[in-house]
Amino acid sequence: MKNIISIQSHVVFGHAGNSSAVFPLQRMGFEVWPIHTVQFSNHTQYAEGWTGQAFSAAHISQLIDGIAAIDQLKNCDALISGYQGSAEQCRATFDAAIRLKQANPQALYICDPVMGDPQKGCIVADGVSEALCQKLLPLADVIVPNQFELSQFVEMDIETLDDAIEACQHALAKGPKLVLVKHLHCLSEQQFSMMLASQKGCFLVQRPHLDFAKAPVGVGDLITATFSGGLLQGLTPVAAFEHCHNAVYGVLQTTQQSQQWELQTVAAQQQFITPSSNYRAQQLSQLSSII
Ligand SMILES: Nc1ncnc2c1ncn2[C@@H]1O[C@H](COP(=O)(O)OP(=O)(O)O)[C@@H](O)[C@H]1O
Ligand SMILES: Cc1ncc(COP(=O)(O)O)c(C=O)c1O
Ligand SMILES: [Mg+2]
Repeated sequence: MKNIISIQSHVVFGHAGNSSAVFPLQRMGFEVWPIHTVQFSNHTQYAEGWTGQAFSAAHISQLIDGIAAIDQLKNCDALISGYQGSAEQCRATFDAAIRLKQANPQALYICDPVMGDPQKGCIVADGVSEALCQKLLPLADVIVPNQFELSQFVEMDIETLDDAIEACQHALAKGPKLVLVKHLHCLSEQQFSMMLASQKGCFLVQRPHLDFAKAPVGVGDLITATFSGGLLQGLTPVAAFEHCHNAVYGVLQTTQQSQQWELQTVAAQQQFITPSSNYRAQQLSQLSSII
């Protein structure tokens, strides 16, 4: 059995942050040790608002201390970090990743660098983007940015596929061994595109763009969780990329069919084991036929 620490937000109702990531990872056969950065009633895109609180950075460090004190840190195989409530929390997450690697040098650190995206209206606290770019992303083995987050990390605009490839190469030169770009919106309006880059090359996978009355939330967190799960199951990076893509597409299809805003993670749980669709990744040299 493999064990994963997941440092993200928690919502009481619905699915975002750990509430989007923990169950799919458990369904894929992992023990998950969630550490919550915030505990909110619901995700922050509700027009009515939300209640709850953000936890202090010390809260993260104390929980890692407790895990170390019962001598379990050495049994942890990966740390996933998502939405961070403050720059101080980023520093505590950085320390947690360092301590994990000291306790288990084989452990993977996977970073979903949730940043404020002006187009999405997503807001993060002052200093979080800087801490992600300077501390967390360079330390990570695997990063899962969207197009905006990748362009912030490598400090270049991304407007074409060539730009995206160049940006991934810059990102790989900064430390991570794998870059999954979870949405390349510069490519096509009809298709939803994700890219995977490693030293072995770049791969693209596309799914139809589904129409929603309101864009679902927590999808990025689900992408990071299912990709991490595939890697930890021992799939090759490309196979984990395809599995993640197909599983997430299945969850989105169920969500659309049931006319819900919140992701139907539980109803669609079979997708994490045997996804209904089988979209395949294309290596870059073969791309000209599909874009
Ligand atoms: N097939 C699809 N059709 C429509 N929207 C999709 C599809 N796949 C993913 N999405 C949407 O794409 C977005 C993913 O956003 P992205 O910027 O990649 O990550 P994040 O959610 O972490 O910001 C989500 O809003 C999700 O609802
Ligand atoms: C509490 C919380 N966590 C996480 C997220 C991230 O969700 P997504 O995966 O859509 O970026 C959001 C988005 O609003 C949120 O409100
Ligand atoms: Mg996100």
